[in-house]
Amino acid sequence: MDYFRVEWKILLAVTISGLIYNVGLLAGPWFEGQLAECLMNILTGKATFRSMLFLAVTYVSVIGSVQLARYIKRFYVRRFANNVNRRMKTILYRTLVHKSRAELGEEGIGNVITKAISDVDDCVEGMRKFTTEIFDTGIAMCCYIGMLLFYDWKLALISLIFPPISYAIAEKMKRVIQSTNASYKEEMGVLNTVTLDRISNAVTYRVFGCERQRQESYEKTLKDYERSAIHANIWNATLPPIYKVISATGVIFILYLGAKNIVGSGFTAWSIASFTTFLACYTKLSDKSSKAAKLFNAVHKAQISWNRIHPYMERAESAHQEDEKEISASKLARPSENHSEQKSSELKWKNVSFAYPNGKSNIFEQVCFSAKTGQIIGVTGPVACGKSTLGKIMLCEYPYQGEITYSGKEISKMPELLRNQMIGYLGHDVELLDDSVKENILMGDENENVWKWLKVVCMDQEVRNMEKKEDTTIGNGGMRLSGGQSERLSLARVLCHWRPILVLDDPFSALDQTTEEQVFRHLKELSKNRIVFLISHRLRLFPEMDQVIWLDQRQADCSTHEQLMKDNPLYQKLYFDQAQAKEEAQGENNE
Ligand SMILES: Nc1ncnc2c1ncn2[C@@H]1O[C@H](COP(=O)(O)OP(=O)(O)OP(=O)(O)O)[C@@H](O)[C@H]1O
Repeated sequence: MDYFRVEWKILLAVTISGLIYNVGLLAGPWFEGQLAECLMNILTGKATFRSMLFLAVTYVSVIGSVQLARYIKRFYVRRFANNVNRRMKTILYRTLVHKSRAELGEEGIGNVITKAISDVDDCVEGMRKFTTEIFDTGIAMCCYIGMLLFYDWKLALISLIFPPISYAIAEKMKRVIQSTNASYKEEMGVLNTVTLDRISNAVTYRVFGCERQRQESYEKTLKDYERSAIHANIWNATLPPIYKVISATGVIFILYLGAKNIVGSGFTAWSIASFTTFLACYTKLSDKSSKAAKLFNAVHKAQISWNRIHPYMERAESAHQEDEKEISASKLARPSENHSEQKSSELKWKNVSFAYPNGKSNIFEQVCFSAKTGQIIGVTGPVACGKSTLGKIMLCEYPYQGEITYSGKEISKMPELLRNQMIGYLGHDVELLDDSVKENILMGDENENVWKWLKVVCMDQEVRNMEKKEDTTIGNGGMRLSGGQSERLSLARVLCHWRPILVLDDPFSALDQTTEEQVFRHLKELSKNRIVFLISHRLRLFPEMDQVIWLDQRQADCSTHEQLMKDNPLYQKLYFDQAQAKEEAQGENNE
């Protein structure tokens, strides 16, 4: 109803043109009756060809004007549908892009795409059909019924029994239509997910010889999708003709009882013109009746789609309003323009425990530590101990137990927009856009100098050597870059957009030792006004960290490198093993 209300001006134009068109439609059967009568009169010598010509020209011009009203009505209905479609998609996309990656992953990306495109389209199509048919079917039918009653009310009542029967059947079939359409949508979502998976992992499947297996599994998904599409289409397409036949049954009575009216033994006395007008009116009415049943189907389909997208539409509105309210009320300012003036703040973890929603046990238990502006904190530990999870927790994608506060404020309670302005994140899987090097770093911020940030990540020379320098496009997901270049480009982006807290998950994993050291030097200089978490397996740079968090067996040992070397035998062993391995590698190189 809100969407209808917003578009009231367009709907007013639809109403005026719709009324003109549908009331004008009555001219059709009336003229047809007059033409039949005139023909009869010409054959019996009571009228001339001229009167027929006059009648025919008037008929064509009246119908022409009525069709013009129809054109205007359709134009505005289409405009209404386009506006609603755009509005719905804007709201839906706003919600979807604000969903955490975790939520999107759980939902299934294919399902998300289906919702974003197909459900909105179906929903709007239902609204469009409803708006069209409320006039073309509703008003037109009322006019036709009025005309039938006017000509012979008894015959009208007998023949009008049939259209309601077709509606009743359409209503009964509602459930079947709804369930077949719902399963069609589900299968479409699955197919989208599988297609995306095949495209994004094509090389892996090829290299590991899984293509045939994937093909078979894809074929199976495709078959399920086709089956559900056929099912839905059969129900959608086969029922309207049945409704049409039922509605048209009244014609039999009209032919029999109408003929009696003409010969004078029926309910009333009719001329040929009355008979033709009545019959034409009824056939048009029964045709409209079948459209009414079709309209029910479209509205049911729209209801299913609306049910699927509805939670996202509400959430978007309320989340957006909440965010706006909280941000204006919040004392926490946006990142300061002059970052060097940023006041020292403290990030505190107090008894934080965390388990993934689908996980059996906690990844951490009762973790406590604090970090101050200007510190770099190294995070390390054995494989799969939860290093990345520790970083991701601060993005608040999943709920945690305990407290994580920044400047005394609980981060999970902050509005999402504010949190986004506070925490910069570089994940394991870098996200690069199919755009230029420059746009990937600046992300539209024209106040920044791209070369400054390329220098910070030691990539300026490589970009200067590229064909179009900073305007070189890097391909989908950075496919035209090396692993190390992708990593540094993403790091340049994170550093360019200042945030008081940075979480960098293994940012140097693809860099050689010299580049790693140089980039780390620059990072240290830039960290004076931020808190940086550097998650890594490699401990070579850890002696230079202000703090080190060692994660193991759900516990976190938070200390300094020197202290851990004294107190933590596992950390000590890992550090020495890596140092020894490095010496051996250098020895081999020298030989
Ligand atoms: N989305 C998830 N849902 C459920 N469990 C998860 C999820 N992500 C990670 N895990 C589990 O959490 C544990 C910690 O994973 P995490 O990626 O944080 O470890 P890590 O120390 O960064 O690993 P690595 O050393 O391989 O980089 C693992 O056992 C992993 O299986």
